[in-house]
Amino acid sequence: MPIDAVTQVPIPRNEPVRDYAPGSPERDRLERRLDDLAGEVIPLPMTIAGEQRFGAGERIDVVQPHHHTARLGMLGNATREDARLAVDAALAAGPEWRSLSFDDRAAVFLRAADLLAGPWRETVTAATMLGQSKTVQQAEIDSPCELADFWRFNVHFARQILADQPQSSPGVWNRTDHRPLEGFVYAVTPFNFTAIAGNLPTAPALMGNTVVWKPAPAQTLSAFYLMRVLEAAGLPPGVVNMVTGDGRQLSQVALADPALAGLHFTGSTATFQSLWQTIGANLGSYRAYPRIVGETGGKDFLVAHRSADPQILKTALIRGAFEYQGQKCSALSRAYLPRGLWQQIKDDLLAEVDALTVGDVTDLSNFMGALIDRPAFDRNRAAIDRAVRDPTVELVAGGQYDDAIGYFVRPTVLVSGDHRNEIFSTEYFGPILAVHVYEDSRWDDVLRRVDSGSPYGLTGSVIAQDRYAIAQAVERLRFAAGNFYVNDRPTGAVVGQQPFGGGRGSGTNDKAGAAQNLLRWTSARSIKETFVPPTDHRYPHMG
Ligand SMILES: NC(=O)c1ccc[n+]([C@@H]2O[C@H](COP(=O)([O-])OP(=O)(O)OC[C@H]3O[C@@H](n4cnc5c(N)ncnc54)[C@H](O)[C@@H]3O)[C@@H](O)[C@H]2O)c1
Ligand SMILES: N[C@@H](CCC=O)C(=O)O
Repeated sequence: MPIDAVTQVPIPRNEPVRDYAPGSPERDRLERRLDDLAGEVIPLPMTIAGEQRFGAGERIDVVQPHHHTARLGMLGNATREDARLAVDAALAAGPEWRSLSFDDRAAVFLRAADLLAGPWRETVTAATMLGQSKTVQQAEIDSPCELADFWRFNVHFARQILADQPQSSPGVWNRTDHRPLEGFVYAVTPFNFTAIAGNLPTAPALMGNTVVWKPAPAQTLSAFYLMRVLEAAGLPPGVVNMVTGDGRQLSQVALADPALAGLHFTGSTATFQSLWQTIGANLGSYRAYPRIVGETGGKDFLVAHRSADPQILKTALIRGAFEYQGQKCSALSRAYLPRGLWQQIKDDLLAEVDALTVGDVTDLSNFMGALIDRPAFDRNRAAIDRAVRDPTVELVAGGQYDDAIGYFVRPTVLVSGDHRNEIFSTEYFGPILAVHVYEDSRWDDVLRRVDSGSPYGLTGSVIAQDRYAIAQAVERLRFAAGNFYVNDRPTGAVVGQQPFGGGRGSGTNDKAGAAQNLLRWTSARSIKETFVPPTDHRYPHMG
């Protein structure tokens, strides 16, 4: 095949989710890998220019959050010198990487997807379970499935972007050169999704950029293995440079560098705003305006109409609020329920919440694991304590916490008639569901309360059978959520099906795993070629 053929990329399909039922071969393989990883404490070096080196700053332990004395690995907090090496490595790798054909770049990520879904599957899943305290179901939908989906669908969308070319009038050929950005992209990723950690550095890389990537300390075990998967897939040295630690010194270097071309961030709203402010303060010093993409916090809602099916509602409440301990940005944390339905489901719902099993995720019968670390535990404990002291709030389920072995917080349900209470607007990022009960006839008012109830705009859902009610919610809550669900929980977006991201305080809504996101990592050049150029400057009207 000639080297410059316009190829078709493989048609992407979502990676099938395995169920790990008792006795299944995949469960057996996974349990063996869990034993291996839990039985070792490994160094977690950075990867800069293809070389593994330990961060020169203080040592940070990576532990199992559900058993916090069980160490999994140790990383070194990156210093300014480490940061300089990483930025320089990304800049040095730029020319060769961006001159590689799209197909060559795409092949690396398609191969990485197959390696992740194949021989590396148990390793990355086990690392995600142990290091981030995910149950097997939650780890499976994250790594490998969502990340393999990101890698495969990104290639498909990128090919569509490259194929998007302008019209040409007679005698002219117009072309669009979808260039990468000039400089390096800085990717900063959260603890809660291995897939997001893998996608944020690689989406810009697919478009021809080189990257400095900083994973969250608590996610570093699975991040370490992702770097190995990318290397095994043939990612050249320096294209993605992984730097470990809290990111403070790294940001001092990366955000001050004139070659900063973009920030690809997912994490809390506060961190994003502080990074953006630093970029703003340095604005005059950059070679080009850095692209800023950030997906951040949420206070995600569910609103039920009096026509809602009680079983659908109960399931959406429990799964939406408590899967992965409420530590998804999409997690349901405020619900607005009509009084009639609330009275109908309350006893069953609370009994089911009380029965949810919380514990070590290597016991596959548990529904929930632990919160990620002590700050997360303290934040949720303090929120529960405040709610218990607040006479306008009633604690109706959970409320217990215990950090003796792991950072455990029981799934908790709070009810308040005061829809302005902080429990409806503050992101706790834990298993706390705030419920506001409204009079069945006040549907109109409740939609207004949902819309204005929090500064965020990430995910939300309506549960109703009445089509007029569904249509009203879809219309009236148009700006309240970037991902909106009808008769489902507000979590669990699938790449290629529900492009993910939110507005308002929740981010720039550039939709991870979609063409919108990939476009941010390109800077188009328009090329016009005239075949028979004019040779006389005078126009006909001049006579
Ligand atoms: N909208 C989304 O798509 C989405 C997805 C996942 C998580 N989140 C949000 O992320 C938050 C939870 O994740 P988290 O606790 O990891 O968030 P966080 O803001 O504490 O940390 C995110 C990342 O930023 C790093 N960081 C912090 N300060 C930094 C600095 N000065 N320089 C460089 N890096 C720095 C952290 O080490 C981590 O890697 C929640 O608010 C959640 O809603 C949003
Ligand atoms: N994409 C995931 C959320 C990622 C945020 O943490 C979901 O839709 O549940």
